[in-house]
Amino acid sequence: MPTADRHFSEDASRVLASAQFINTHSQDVFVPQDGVKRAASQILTRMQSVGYSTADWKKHTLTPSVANSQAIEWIFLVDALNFSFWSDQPHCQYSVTLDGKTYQGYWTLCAAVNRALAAGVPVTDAAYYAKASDEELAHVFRGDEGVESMPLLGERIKVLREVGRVLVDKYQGRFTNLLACCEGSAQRLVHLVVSEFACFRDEHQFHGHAVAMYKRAQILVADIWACFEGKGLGRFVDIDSITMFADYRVPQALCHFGALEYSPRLLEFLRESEKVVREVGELNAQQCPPTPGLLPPGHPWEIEIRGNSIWAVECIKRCIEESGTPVNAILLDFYLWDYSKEYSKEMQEIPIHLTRSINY
Ligand SMILES: Nc1nc2c(c(CN[C@H]3C=C[C@H](O)[C@@H]3O)cn2[C@@H]2O[C@H](COP(=O)(O)O)[C@@H](O)[C@H]2O)c(=O)[nH]1
Repeated sequence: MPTADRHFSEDASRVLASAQFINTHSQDVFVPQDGVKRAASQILTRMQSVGYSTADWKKHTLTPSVANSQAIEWIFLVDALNFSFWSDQPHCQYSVTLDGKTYQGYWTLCAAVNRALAAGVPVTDAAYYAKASDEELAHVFRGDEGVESMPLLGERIKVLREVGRVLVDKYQGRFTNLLACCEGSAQRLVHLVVSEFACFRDEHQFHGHAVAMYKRAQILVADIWACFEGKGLGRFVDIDSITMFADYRVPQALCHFGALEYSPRLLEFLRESEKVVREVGELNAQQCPPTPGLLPPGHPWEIEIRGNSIWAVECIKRCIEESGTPVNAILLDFYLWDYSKEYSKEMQEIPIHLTRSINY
């Protein structure tokens, strides 16, 4: 294998190796193998009954319905900003209403982008978002009357400046041109994205080791693959090397299915934090174990939850493959994320970790 490919394939195992390292060194988050087996059979049965596939990606109201180069620019913009939608003010949580439907969470981002495009704002054009004023961008992402502003709006504007500048200076203002450099390799694309854009570098220290999650770089590849249903610009020979995207929503579904478990003290902390942070607003907790409140980015518990989520999906994937059914971590992830949104009432039993981060 040419050196460059070996280098990229090392990156492929880099996220998985990180997840395995985190799993073996975790004290408060576990991936119980009996839970993995139960989850694998339940998820497989459900996925087969609904016929879950890449075609589902374009069925969402707000995702591009046509796979073309404009869709690529849309996906890049959205996945550059695809982070931190949870609210510490649930009574006036950030929302965006479009065509009579009100969205919260991740879908607010898509709704705001589509609203701008419908108003003739070239928001998916790097030349626009590299240079637009802060006020113009704040207007693009404005919420409904009386709601809080979009979480981390200032950081989002900084991200747009950074990625827009690189695309304009080096790729004629189009992510499609950067995509063309990866020669159909998902790992080359992940590697290129994290080397070109600092804001995608989802890397951390855990027990003295460097670990990588690359959540937004990987979901960027996955969204392109799913939008094009694995063909044309979305064809990647090594797409199955992409892992689950370590966010704050899929861990809820993994706990619900029994493939992820928290220690009593972590569960207590998460439950208390949801109460405290939503009653008294953001608290900055630096102690370990932290007093209930925000879980600081890079805290061991944050890394354990995210790393074990990646590892749990990998174990579920291997379990399903043993039954002879081909599946990859992307489809499992998309399915679990959609499931957590569809059954959000049941999910409320399981607390999420409240970390403010541009990584997820
Ligand atoms: N692991 C994983 N994390 C995902 C997604 C998506 C959106 N993808 C959907 C769109 C088309 C595809 O069909 C996918 O179904 C957003 N997120 C993350 O969730 C969090 C937002 O949650 P809430 O506040 O409840 O909306 C936040 O960290 C965001 O980064 C995913 O797919 N997987």
